[in-house]
Amino acid sequence: MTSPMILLDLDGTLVDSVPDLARALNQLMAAHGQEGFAHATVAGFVGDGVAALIERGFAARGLAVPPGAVGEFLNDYAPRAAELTRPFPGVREMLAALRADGWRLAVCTNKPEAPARAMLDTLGLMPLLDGIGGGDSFPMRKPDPGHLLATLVMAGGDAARAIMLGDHANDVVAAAGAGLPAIFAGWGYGPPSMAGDAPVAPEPAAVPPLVATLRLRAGW
Ligand SMILES: O=C(O)COP(=O)(O)O
Ligand SMILES: [Mg+2]
Repeated sequence: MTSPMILLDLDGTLVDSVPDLARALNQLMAAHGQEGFAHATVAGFVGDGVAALIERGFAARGLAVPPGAVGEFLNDYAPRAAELTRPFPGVREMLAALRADGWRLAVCTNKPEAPARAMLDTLGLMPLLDGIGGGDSFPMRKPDPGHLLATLVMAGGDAARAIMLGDHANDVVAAAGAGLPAIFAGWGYGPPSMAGDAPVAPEPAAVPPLVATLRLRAGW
């Protein structure tokens, strides 16, 4: 039987990536003669991938996205995605504890796979992970449950023995659609109202006991 697996959202769950996202978004806005945004505002734009981030930035200035802006952003952001980005306090310890408890771990993020992979590599988290399903790795992405299911298949997991941890309604909705229990990362960017019925972990240290409880409850 396959080991149980936890699918982990990236931005706002494993890493505080807003500083690098804000730097790159503000650089793009400036290049188009527009004022930038505070970090808290950018945090509210995160969760649906790069194209949505940029669309929300320009929409906030009453503008449509200029042609080529997504490529412009990625050329700047991708090589610099881990300059200011760090794991949230306690995340490294959480991942190590989950592995010690026998869980396999895979990232399921709406961030494109290349910058996600480069960032996790730079931050030294890759050795703790069994796979990465990026926002462009499959034809669908969160909140489509297919993104979670495809990531599970790719990483050697099993949808009958898996849990999703994320900080956005997209994570909770995708988990429900895939039939997986979800945990809401209360330390992330999403407001608590996004948790829906999912239990909220107030800090990473709360996750290992919570997944153990969910697993017992699910009977596997
Ligand atoms: O890139 C985004 O907007 C969101 O990424 P996430 O799915 O890791 O939160
Ligand atoms: Mg997130």
